[in-house]
Amino acid sequence: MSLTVRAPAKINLHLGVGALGADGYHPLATLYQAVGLYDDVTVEEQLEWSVHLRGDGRIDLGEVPSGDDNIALRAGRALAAHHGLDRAAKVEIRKGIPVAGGMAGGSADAAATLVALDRLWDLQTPDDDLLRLAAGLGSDVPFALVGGTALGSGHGELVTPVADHGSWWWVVVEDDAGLATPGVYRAFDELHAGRDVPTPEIPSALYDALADGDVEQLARLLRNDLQEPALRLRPDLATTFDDALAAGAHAALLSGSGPSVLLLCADRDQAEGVEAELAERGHRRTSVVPAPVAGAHVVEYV
Ligand SMILES: C[C@](O)(CO)[C@H](O)COP(=O)(O)OP(=O)(O)OC[C@H]1O[C@@H](n2ccc(N)nc2=O)[C@H](O)[C@@H]1O
Ligand SMILES: Nc1ncnc2c1ncn2[C@@H]1O[C@H](COP(=O)(O)OP(=O)(O)OP(=O)(O)O)[C@@H](O)[C@H]1O
Repeated sequence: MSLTVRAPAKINLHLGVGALGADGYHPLATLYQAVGLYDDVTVEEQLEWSVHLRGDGRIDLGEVPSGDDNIALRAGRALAAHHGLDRAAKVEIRKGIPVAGGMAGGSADAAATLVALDRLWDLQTPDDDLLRLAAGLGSDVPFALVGGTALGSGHGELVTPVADHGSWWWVVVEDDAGLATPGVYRAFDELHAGRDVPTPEIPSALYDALADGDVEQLARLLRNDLQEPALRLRPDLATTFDDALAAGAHAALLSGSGPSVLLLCADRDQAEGVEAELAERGHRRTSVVPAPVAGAHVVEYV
């Protein structure tokens, strides 16, 4: 018997970052939104743990570990240990989310594996336990379980759903190279050395823009405190921002720790037009995606 769970990529509509804490993490105030790029994780009971990666030709799988370091395997083992089970599974990951792109692809795989094994083994793990296991795997993993649009606090792992009545369309511009998240947070620290870093907060107007589905207002309010440090590491990304605005997008925003860039559009037609314009300017690794979409959910049980 095998079971497949689909989990979405995330973006951060607002990523407010506070000063580095003694625990090595930065306090965050972030608004997550799940977007329509997905990884599918299929699990099947086996005697030994193993992970198998599949791409669609579009995604570069080069950086993804195929052994015990893979976050999906760590998730599977954590769930088994939580229930005191001596069971194992083969975990197959079909990647649609860019690797090290700032869209939490690994986190999606971890969330999908938790849900898939919970259902395959009929463990009926309470949601609070799944969320706690998810938080132990990575700051972005709990949101991949929940999906939709949500406030993230703590170091991003405390997730509260937020009213979002918009039907949003984004163009995702992928990059050929990845950016490692810890390096971008370090660049943030260097940029703010010797300065006071205010406690991060979500502006109340952003909740209104989401509740009203107001694209122009949302475009004005998008903000990512990791954008400047990421651009210090990758100054060439400025061209993507210039091209995005020239192509007619409402706004351009770095996705999480980058290097993917997100272009907010009024509707699907505009997003496809912007994508075509970008192709003319040499940006060929792009996708048009809707948001918000569901968190990790079962798509097949055979
Ligand atoms: C950039 C974001 O994607 C925005 O949602 C996240 O903050 C990163 O989440 P993630 O990749 O799940 O991060 P984790 O695996 O928890 O942490 C990786 C590393 O990122 C840094 N990190 C992460 C989260 C946070 N609030 N402060 C940090 O400084 C730490 O150096 C940590 O060792
Ligand atoms: N299942 C996995 N998929 C992708 N990367 C993985 C996985 N397991 C471990 N990794 C490691 O984690 C690194 C970051 O992966 P990921 O694709 O989640 O980056 P990201 O989208 O930038 O993350 P985030 O936005 O959460 O910071 C990869 O470079 C890889 O070494």
